[in-house]
Amino acid sequence: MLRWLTAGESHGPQLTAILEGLPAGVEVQTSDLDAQLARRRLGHGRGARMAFEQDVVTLTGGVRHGRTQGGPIAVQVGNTEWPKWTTVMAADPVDPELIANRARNAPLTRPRPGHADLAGMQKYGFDDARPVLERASARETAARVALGAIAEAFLHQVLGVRVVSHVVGIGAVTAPDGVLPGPDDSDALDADPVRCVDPATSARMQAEIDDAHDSGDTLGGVVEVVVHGLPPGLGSHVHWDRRLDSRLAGALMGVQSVKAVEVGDGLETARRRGSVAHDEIDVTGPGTVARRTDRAGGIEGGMTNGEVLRVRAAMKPISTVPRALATLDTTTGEAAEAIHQRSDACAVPRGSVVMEAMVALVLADAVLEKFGGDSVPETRRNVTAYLDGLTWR
Ligand SMILES: Cc1cc2nc3c(=O)[nH]c(=O)nc-3n(C[C@H](O)[C@H](O)[C@H](O)COP(=O)(O)O)c2cc1C
Ligand SMILES: C=C(O[C@@H]1CC(C(=O)O)=C[C@@H](OP(=O)(O)O)[C@H]1O)C(=O)O
Repeated sequence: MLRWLTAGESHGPQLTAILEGLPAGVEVQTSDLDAQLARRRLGHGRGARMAFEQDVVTLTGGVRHGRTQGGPIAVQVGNTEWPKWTTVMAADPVDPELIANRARNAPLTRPRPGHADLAGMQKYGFDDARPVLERASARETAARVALGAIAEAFLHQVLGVRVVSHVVGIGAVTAPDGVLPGPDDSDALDADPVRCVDPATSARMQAEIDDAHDSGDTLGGVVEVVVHGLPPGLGSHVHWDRRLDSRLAGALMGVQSVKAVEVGDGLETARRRGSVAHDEIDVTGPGTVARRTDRAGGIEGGMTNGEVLRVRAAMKPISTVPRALATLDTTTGEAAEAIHQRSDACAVPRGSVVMEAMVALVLADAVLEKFGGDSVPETRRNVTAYLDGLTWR
């Protein structure tokens, strides 16, 4: 079983992430994590912080000379913003005089509708939204992307799997249906400002973001993660929490701002008749079969079926809306405008890279559950034995 945890605040010194359960021998180095984190900073609509902050990655456990050792892998992602926050976010008590003189430390008492602020203040008994937003912030997704890079390396090295993501909707602008990125399209998608496969739609998406930004507004959208090279049989039909679709949905819903997840054609499938909703099977030769379509998105009965895996996640618009939303001031109980300093206008292209990481982590867990192995060669041998014995390939 693969386990992972993250810790750290948005304006703290660093994020810390641990990945436990990966076999020895996965080739991975700091530059692989740097590359994935750099992708998470891209995208039209990103906020000011994305442009000036750097992610400082250090592998502090579990990897030696470019290979995992079988023990827990520990990663630090340093926040270069930290020097400005050493007092506000100090772990140890600070001189009250020092805090009183710092505007940055003023309690945040005008909670943003749509963010975690008010519910978090109520739940934890805070009179300041700071401790809530520091941990709710999607800054934490940097840690997940760092771990996802390791999971993706494992998947590629044992199975040749490729995880690709693209943006299929921003606000009301949607990409044409059925245009899927191939296994080697990741670099081309990274080069597009909104990670859209279709250039004309990309231009419309960018214009939509500019329009929202100019009118003091924000946008959400839909991303799709596409995985090439998975064998049939990951996950299981036997219990709800072993179903791969359930595990993927949970992981994607666990990303800040995600409000819906679809597997394959998802909601559209529910509107179709059965005769045109499923993926018919053709016998293509002795012992070989092929699907006519991939409406199921590569999962049937909670298991991969050997087709391309497709999952979508819908992100709501950013809740730190410049044209500030109505709220209350929790110190006075009076009506007020929600806090707004800076934020992303649209984080969907960045979110797309985060969804890839979550999918890679869930799939790496499912691969280990199916094939086990304490070293990459052992996992590979188990994969080969399974594939060799597979009927109806
Ligand atoms: C990559 C990414 C970037 C985000 N950037 C911002 C941001 O700049 N400002 C903001 O208010 N929310 C941002 N969010 C969304 C908030 O983190 C999220 O809405 C908040 O934690 C409340 O969680 P919920 O939306 O899941 O209810 C971002 C989310 C993601 C995935
Ligand atoms: C820092 C990141 O994203 C942040 C996510 C976020 C939020 O509320 O989720 C709010 C913004 O932070 P700030 O309020 O400090 O500008 C984003 O920049 C990051 O992704 O690395």
